[in-house]
Amino acid sequence: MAVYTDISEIQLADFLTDYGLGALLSYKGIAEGVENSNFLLRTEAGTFILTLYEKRVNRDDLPFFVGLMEHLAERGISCPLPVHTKAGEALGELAGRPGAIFTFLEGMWTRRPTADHCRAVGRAMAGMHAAAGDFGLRRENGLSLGEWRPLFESCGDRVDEIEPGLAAAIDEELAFLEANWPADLPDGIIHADLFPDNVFFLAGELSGLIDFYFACNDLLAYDLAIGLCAWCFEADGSFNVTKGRGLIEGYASVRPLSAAEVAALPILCRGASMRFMLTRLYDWLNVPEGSFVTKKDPREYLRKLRFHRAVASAAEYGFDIDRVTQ
Ligand SMILES: Nc1ncnc2c1ncn2[C@@H]1O[C@H](COP(=O)(O)OP(=O)(O)OP(=O)(O)O)[C@@H](O)[C@H]1O
Ligand SMILES: N[C@@H](CCO)C(=O)O
Repeated sequence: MAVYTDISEIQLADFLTDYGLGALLSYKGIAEGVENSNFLLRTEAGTFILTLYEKRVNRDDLPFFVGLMEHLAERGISCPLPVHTKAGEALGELAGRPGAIFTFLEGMWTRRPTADHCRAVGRAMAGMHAAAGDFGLRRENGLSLGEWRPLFESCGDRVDEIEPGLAAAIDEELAFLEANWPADLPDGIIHADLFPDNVFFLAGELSGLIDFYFACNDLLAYDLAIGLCAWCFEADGSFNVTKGRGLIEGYASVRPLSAAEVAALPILCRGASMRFMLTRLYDWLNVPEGSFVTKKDPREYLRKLRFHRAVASAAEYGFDIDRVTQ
């Protein structure tokens, strides 16, 4: 459930007078998502999303996120477009929280990704990377290699409650990642959380990308690694090479990879698995029982990490290297 901040009809109607969206017809909280409060609004001008930014989103980052969505939408990437107030502002304040109104994207996320979905996501991810290439702002990745060990340490001495020996295994894997993380790969703005619940499909076609609140400057191929982790495993934990091929070849059909990026995919996937395992682990140990937030299982990413550790070469992800490199 993601409505942390309650708003009254009077507050909302008052907020809307700053916009040229006509009168408020109805609104309701949206249960999905965990980070921010989202509301579906109907006004005389149509349907919109109101997002109120909660504590984990740094106010100083909001111009980056909102500006990026605007930049991408202007370049033909289907993503929510911030609606400006009559005074030209994309960011406002409601109920003591920073907030913004966005255009509504039609479509739904898919609970059962197929190889075709993966190919479409690969193409859209590469299109996003290309379109963001000339965006003027930068944002460092707050969850990159250097942040993983402090995050692990902040989990304290309860890590082995998840699985005996887990703390030692994480410590050893972090040492490997710290010693071997690639430095000289192409970088740019990445989505950094392009999971199935952040990609909408309509009538079988990809209709848009949402939730840019982890977007940052980092290695472009790291986004692809996050995608391989999030889209290409089956419920039983096995990696689906047909989906892997779809995602990577879809990506490379828009932005071919360098040989160095291909070679780095296994370690980038290990890093991506570590990042999502650690944030889930932290939440698992720290979010109180009975809170509205649905905790995600860190062990899913422990299993994915183990898979990637056993990968000897990127070819095991199922694609033809000659088809994806320039
Ligand atoms: N522009 C939009 N158009 C249509 N629906 C949207 C839009 N933005 C958000 N939503 C809806 O709100 C839900 C939550 O949005 P979002 O994923 O951005 O929230 P979040 O709290 O930041 O989530 P997360 O937990 O993934 O970080 C989405 O699953 C979707 O149903
Ligand atoms: N996509 C993340 C959560 C929200 O960013 C996860 O599945 O752990």
